[in-house]
Amino acid sequence: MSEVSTGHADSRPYGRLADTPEPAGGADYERLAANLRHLLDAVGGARLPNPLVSRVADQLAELGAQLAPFAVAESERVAGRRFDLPGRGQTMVPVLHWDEADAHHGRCRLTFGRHYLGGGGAAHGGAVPLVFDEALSAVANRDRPMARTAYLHVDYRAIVPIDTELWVDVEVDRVEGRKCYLRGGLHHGDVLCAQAEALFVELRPGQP
Ligand SMILES: CCCCC/C=C\C/C=C\C/C=C\C/C=C\CCCC(=O)SCCNC(=O)CCNC(=O)[C@H](O)C(C)(C)COP(=O)(O)OP(=O)(O)OC[C@H]1O[C@@H](n2cnc3c(N)ncnc32)[C@H](O)[C@@H]1OP(=O)(O)O
Repeated sequence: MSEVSTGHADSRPYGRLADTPEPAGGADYERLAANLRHLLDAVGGARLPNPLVSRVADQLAELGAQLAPFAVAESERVAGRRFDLPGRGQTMVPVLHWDEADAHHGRCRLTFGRHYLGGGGAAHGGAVPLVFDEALSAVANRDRPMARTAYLHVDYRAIVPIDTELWVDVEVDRVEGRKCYLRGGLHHGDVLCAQAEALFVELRPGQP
């Protein structure tokens, strides 16, 4: 069976949230997420022969049925809450490999696989704010009470190539009470592909 390497040397962007002695799902959860991402890229980039489509459709249905009995409440789920892993154990946002992260700024690398292809070799326009929301929220929430995105403005400056390593920089512009204003840039080498401005608002106690 082919599967992808998860080798990495990330600094830990989520600070003390990553300190979980025995994380749910165990050490293999990272492989589970990586292999699922690999599958999505393989499907997104392929033209499969019809008999293989039928076989894979059956296999995926079988796998889904095998996992369905393990559904839990949101507070118990594992995907997205593995702060000890790159990508948090979720598969919606590309994995952000953080090289620098604190409560004021961050810098990370990512690659949009073929799952994210929009057209013309470029990532889907909706995938870009997805990455900004993830990257900016990691900095906005670092060492601060939990905050939600109130707005996220994105300017597209150049196409965002898939299958190419990109980098994101994030910085906190200012904090005013519950409000944290941030800026971000998505870069391909020296080219600024997109830039973002966002406001994250700290949740009040008891706010869902
Ligand atoms: C819960 C998600 C966070 C999870 C974090 C977990 C761990 C953290 C660690 C790492 C994070 C890493 C990954 C997390 C992954 C993803 C998270 C992505 C974050 C999101 O993807 S999250 C979903 C999208 N997000 C929403 O679903 C928000 C819907 N919405 C609301 O929930 C409310 O709307 C809220 C709470 C935003 C504010 O509501 P509220 O009632 O608490 O406060 P209020 O309205 O009074 O605003 C207070 C002050 O902000 C100003 N203000 C508000 N909105 C503004 C706007 N749009 N423009 C300009 N100013 C604005 C007001 O003008 C006032 O300003 P002032 O105080 O000066 O008068």
